[in-house]
Order: sequence, then C-alpha cells, then structure tokens
Amino acid sequence: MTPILQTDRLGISFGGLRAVDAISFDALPNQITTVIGPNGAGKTTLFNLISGALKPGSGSVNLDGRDVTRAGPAELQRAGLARSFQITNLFFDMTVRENLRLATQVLEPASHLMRPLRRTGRAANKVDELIARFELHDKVHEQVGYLSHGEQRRLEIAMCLACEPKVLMLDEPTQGMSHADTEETEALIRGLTDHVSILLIEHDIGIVMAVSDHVIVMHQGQKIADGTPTEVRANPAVQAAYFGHG
Ligand SMILES: Nc1ncnc2c1ncn2[C@@H]1O[C@H](COP(=O)(O)OP(=O)(O)OP(=O)(O)O)[C@@H](O)[C@H]1O
Repeated sequence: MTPILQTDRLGISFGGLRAVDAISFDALPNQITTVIGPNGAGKTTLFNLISGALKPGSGSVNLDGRDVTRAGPAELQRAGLARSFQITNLFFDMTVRENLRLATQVLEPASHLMRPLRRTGRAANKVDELIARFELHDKVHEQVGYLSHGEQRRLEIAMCLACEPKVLMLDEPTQGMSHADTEETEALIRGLTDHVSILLIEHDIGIVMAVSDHVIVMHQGQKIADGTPTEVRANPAVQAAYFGHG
C-alpha cells in the first residue's frame, strides 16, 4: 500500500538539543498512526514540522506523493492536511451550525467568497453531513460557548473535516474529557478512517491500544520503535523508555 504521509529523516535542533532526530515513518491510508513517547520526546515538534508550523533543519515530508517539506500551513491545507488545535479554532459566540458553515466555506468557488453564506450547494451539504456524523442535531442552534468541553472538542474535529482533508492530525483529542465522552470520541475517531487517514498524539496507553493501527514510539527525539500496538508494547526498549521498566 502506498503511504498517504511519509517522513524521511525529518529533524530539527533547538540550540544544542536535537528535538526531532532523523525521524522516518510511513502512515498508511485509512489507518490511525499514533505517535507516543514520554514528556519531551519530541511528538509536538514532529507534528509542528509535518504541519508546516516549523521548518525542518533536515529531511522531508511527503503527502500523497507530493513533497510538502517547505510548504506553509495554508498550502498544506490545500494539499489535504488538517490539524486540530484543540478548541482554539472555534467561534464561541456563534452557533454550532454557524461555526461549521464558516469552516466549509473553503468548499465554495472563489467567486462566492464575498457573498452571503448560501443555504444550498456543496458547502451547505457538508455541514449537514458533519452534523449527522458527529450527532450534533440537537446542538445546531446552540452557542458554542455553552457546549460541554467534550462537545467543543468534537466540534473542533468536525471543523477540521470541513475541507475534506486526506490526513487529519489530532493532538490528544480526548484530553480533559469525561470517561463517557472519551469512549464516544474514541469510537467516532475510529469511524472517521473510512474517509480520512489519522495521525494522532496520545498519552493514554489504553486509548493507544484501542484505536491505533500503527504506533511510532519516540524517545529523546528519536524513533525507538514502530509497529502494531501489540508489537510496540512487547518491545523491551519501549518498556524501558516509556513504561519505565525493561
Ligand atoms: N521552540 C522551542 N525552543 C526550544 N526548545 C524546544 C522548543 N520546542 C520544544 N522544545 C524542546 O524540545 C523537546 C521536545 O519537545 P516536544 O514538545 O516536542 O515534546 P513532546 O513529546 O510533545 O512532549 P509532551 O508530551 O510533554 O507534550 C523538549 O525538550 C522541549 O523542551
């Protein structure tokens, strides 16, 4: 299977610290690829390099067969990469439907951009599809500021899907959620893989084991293991670095 996303010896240093050290991995289409590792391992920095927030010092990133190593966030979005920034992309004084409608605006032809939002067409259909998929029917007219934390985080993921990305990057999507919300979100994320490939950062090993197809383990900037959740959990180097015993 051809990878949807690939990094090749991707790296960056901050002063003398090699925060991401020659990381190569493949993410396959319609799979969940999860990056794990102890605090400070370099996971967020790796995400920043892939999503164009940081320019790499070395190596390359390839998205669906295209070299996107030096692309900025806007160009990466057009190329099919979406990254959830937790709930920071939401407009809290607008309704759920208004938030989704704004996020889907990118699907409108450029000639429509300065016109009032249309109630029909591709973008409006996308809003309806997202409302159904994320089970937001009874929340559509609610102001986002009044939603629960779990609902806000799910809405943020829905908004990332509005531009129909090929790869969705999620950084601890269930952080701060109740147990029930976490289980619901886990199932939801799993269900998204029929449309999108997912790159995940996750600390909770239970979630990692439950949702991942493929796990990449980082430690001190380096990749120390790469495999299925079961393979990675059985790896002595991972147990030593990540679980604190060998
Ligand atoms: N902009 C920066 N300038 C200097 N050092 C940085 C910068 N960003 C990250 N670092 C350092 O790089 C290393 C990797 O940090 P990073 O945030 O990527 O780790 P992480 O695996 O995401 O950790 P956590 O799980 O705690 O979020 C850490 O030692 C961190 O202090």
